[in-house]
Amino acid sequence: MRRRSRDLDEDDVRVRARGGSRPRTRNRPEHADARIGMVTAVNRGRYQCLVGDRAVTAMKARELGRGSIVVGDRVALVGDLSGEPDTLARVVRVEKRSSALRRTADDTDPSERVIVANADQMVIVAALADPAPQPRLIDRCLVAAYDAGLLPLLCLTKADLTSPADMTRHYAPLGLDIVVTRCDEASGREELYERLRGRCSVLVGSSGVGKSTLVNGLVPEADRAVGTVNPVTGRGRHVSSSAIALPLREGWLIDTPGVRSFGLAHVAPETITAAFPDLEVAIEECPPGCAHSADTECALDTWRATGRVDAARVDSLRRLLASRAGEE
Ligand SMILES: Nc1nc2c(ncn2[C@@H]2O[C@H](COP(=O)(O)OP(=O)(O)OP(=O)(O)O)[C@@H](O)[C@H]2O)c(=O)[nH]1
Ligand SMILES: [Zn+2]
Repeated sequence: MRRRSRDLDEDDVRVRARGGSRPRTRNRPEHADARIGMVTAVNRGRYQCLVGDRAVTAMKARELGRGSIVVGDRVALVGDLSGEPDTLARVVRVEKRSSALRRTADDTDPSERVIVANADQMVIVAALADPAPQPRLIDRCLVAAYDAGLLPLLCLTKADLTSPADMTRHYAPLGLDIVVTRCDEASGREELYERLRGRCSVLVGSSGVGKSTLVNGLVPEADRAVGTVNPVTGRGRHVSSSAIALPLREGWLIDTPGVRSFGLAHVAPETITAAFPDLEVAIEECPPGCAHSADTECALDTWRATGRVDAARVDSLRRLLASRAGEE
C-alpha cells in the first residue's frame, strides 16, 4: 500500500515534468505545503526571507502579478527552501498586512507605494547637533507614522554635544515618547532597547544622525555584515538602498537607509487630527472643510483664546498639517 502511493507520487511528478497534461494544483490545493517566512530584504526582484532560522532567497511567482512584496511582509514560500547558494524559492502568497508604511514619490504625485509592512513602531532618529535637528523632517515622519498606524518614538542622539532640553520641550506637546542617547553612555541605548523589545520597529532618520551607530550597538551581527554577506539578509548592509530587517533577540529592527523624507500627499488631514483627540471637541465647531489654519474661521482659535484647549497642542497640530502640505 505504501509502495503504491509512492509510485503514484513519482508518476505525478513525471507527468508534470513532461509539460503538465494535468493541472498542477490537482490534489495540491492552495500550496498546502507552503511555509511562511518573513521578507528581510528586497534586491532587484529577489526577496530575502527568513524561514524558521534559515535565510532563503525567493522570487515572486507569476500568479502573484504586480502586487508588491516589501520588507516585513509575511509570505508563503514553496520550492527549494534549503537556503543553499544559488537556490531559489517562490513566493506564492502575501499574508494580510497589519500595517503598511507608505510614501508618495513626492507631494505632487499621488501614487503611493508601501515601503515597509507589518511594523508597529516608528523610531525617528534625530541628532541634537552635528547635523542640527530638522524639526520639519521629524514632523513629516510623525505624520507618516500616524498614517501607517505606527507608534512613534523620538530618539534624540548625540546628547554629549548639546542638551536635549529645547527639543524635548518642542515635542512634549505631542505626547510623544522620547529617548535620549549618546554614544559614550549606555543608559539611553538600553532604554531604547527596552522600547524595541517584542516589537517590529522601523528606524528612520537622515544621514549622519547616528543611526548606524545605534544599529551596530543593538544588532552586532549587522556590523559583521559590512563588506561581506550577512547570514540573515544575504547581503552587506551598506550595499542596500532599500529597507532591511534585522532580528533582535525579541523583535525586529527595520533600518531604512533610503527613507529620508516622506511624500505625504496621500495622507488625509483627518488622519492627523485623529492624533489630537483632545482637540476634537473644538474641531467639531469648525466650518465645513476647515483647513484649521490660523487665518480662517477655525474654531481652534476661539477655543484656544478662552483657554479651553491647550495652545501648544493647537500649534503642534497646525505644524503637522502644514508639514503635510509639503514645505520641506
Ligand atoms: N558626538 C557623538 N557622535 C556620534 C554619536 N553617535 C554617532 N556619532 C558619530 O556621528 C557620525 C555619523 O554616525 P553614523 O552612525 O554613521 O550615522 P548614520 O545616521 O548611520 O549616517 P549614515 O551612515 O550616513 O546613514 C559618526 O562619525 C559617529 O561616530 C554620539 O552619540 N555622539
Ligand atoms: Zn478648524
